[in-house]
Amino acid sequence: MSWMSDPDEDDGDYAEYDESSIRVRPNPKANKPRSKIRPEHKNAVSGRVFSVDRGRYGVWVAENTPEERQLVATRARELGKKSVVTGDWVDLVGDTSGDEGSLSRIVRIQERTTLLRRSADDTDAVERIIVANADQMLIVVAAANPEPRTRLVDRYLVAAFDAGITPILCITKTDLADPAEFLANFAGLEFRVFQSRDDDFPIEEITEALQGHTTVAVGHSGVGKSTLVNALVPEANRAIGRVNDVTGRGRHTSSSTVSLRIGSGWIVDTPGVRSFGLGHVDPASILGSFTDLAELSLECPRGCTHLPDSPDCAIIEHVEAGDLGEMGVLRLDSLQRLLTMLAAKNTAF
Ligand SMILES: Nc1nc2c(ncn2[C@@H]2O[C@H](COP(=O)(O)OP(=O)(O)OP(=O)(O)O)[C@@H](O)[C@H]2O)c(=O)[nH]1
Ligand SMILES: [Zn+2]
Repeated sequence: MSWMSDPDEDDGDYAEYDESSIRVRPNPKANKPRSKIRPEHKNAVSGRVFSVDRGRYGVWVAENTPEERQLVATRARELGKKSVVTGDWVDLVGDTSGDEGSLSRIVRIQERTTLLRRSADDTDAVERIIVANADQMLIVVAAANPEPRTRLVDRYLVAAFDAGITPILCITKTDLADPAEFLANFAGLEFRVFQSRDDDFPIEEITEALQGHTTVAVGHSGVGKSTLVNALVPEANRAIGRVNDVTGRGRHTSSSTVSLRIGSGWIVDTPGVRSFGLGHVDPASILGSFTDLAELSLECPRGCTHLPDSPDCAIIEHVEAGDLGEMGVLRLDSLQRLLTMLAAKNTAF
């Protein structure tokens, strides 16, 4: 778990300690009973962070109720170094009215269901969490200009499977090329595929697929992700404008990650994020996403990699015997491609 060493993210510091080790924790502050802190914040309200802009957080509270409102918040000192990211559920105190000019404080980050990390790269040596609590990933890839690359989509898939996030694919610019050949690479994966062209966006279908979910949109620069997100959420500027008004700091730059509301769902746009960290990925989490194959792997020899050269691999034997039909062949192929990619030394992209 490489993020445990991230100085900007200390949620996991004690995650692997058991009860007995808690007693000998060296940090006396960490031993303070929670009850001493809690009463102070018993009136805290909970909300979801939708924007992060230089120390100011935009938070939606009481979503889909008559009390629904947007708050502007800062972080309370007691959060220490914990980073608050888009998608986080947080508890807030202070002025939580949401009135013009009001400011609240984030005192707690609720437990995250999923995390998506960005790889360390030239501009930032540390792997950081960029989105919390997403349950879907909308992978946007163009049919042409730029040319679609299977390997890039595979990397997104691995990041999604590892985080327990369901991938869906949108192939854009289908007016420029027929995506059938490219899509055949993913025939073994059970994910939804939308086709889009700028004179015919599948707005209704995608909107429907986003309802009730937090969906992180990813894609290489130039694939038409912004065009698509703007078509899905035409009022996007209004939704994120409020925080800017209050901070007086102008618009979000194109590099900030922001959540846009779309009915009962959220779409998290990640402009400027080109890579997701794969350094920590356990191959077992990839196999686990192929439930039918994972079941067969129980018969595999210990330490089986399930790659083409694995002796006595039960998955390979069943698939070769035709037990899973034509689809089984495609699925094994996809699984092996992802595992091979993961086994390669350089896992950044
Ligand atoms: N032919 C065609 N062009 C499109 C389509 N969708 C977007 N484009 C064009 O592709 C270019 C890139 O679109 P953007 O929406 O800016 O792409 P992006 O993925 O957000 O790229 P970045 O802003 O660099 O992150 C623009 O010139 C769009 O007009 C499409 O369906 N068909
Ligand atoms: Zn095997």
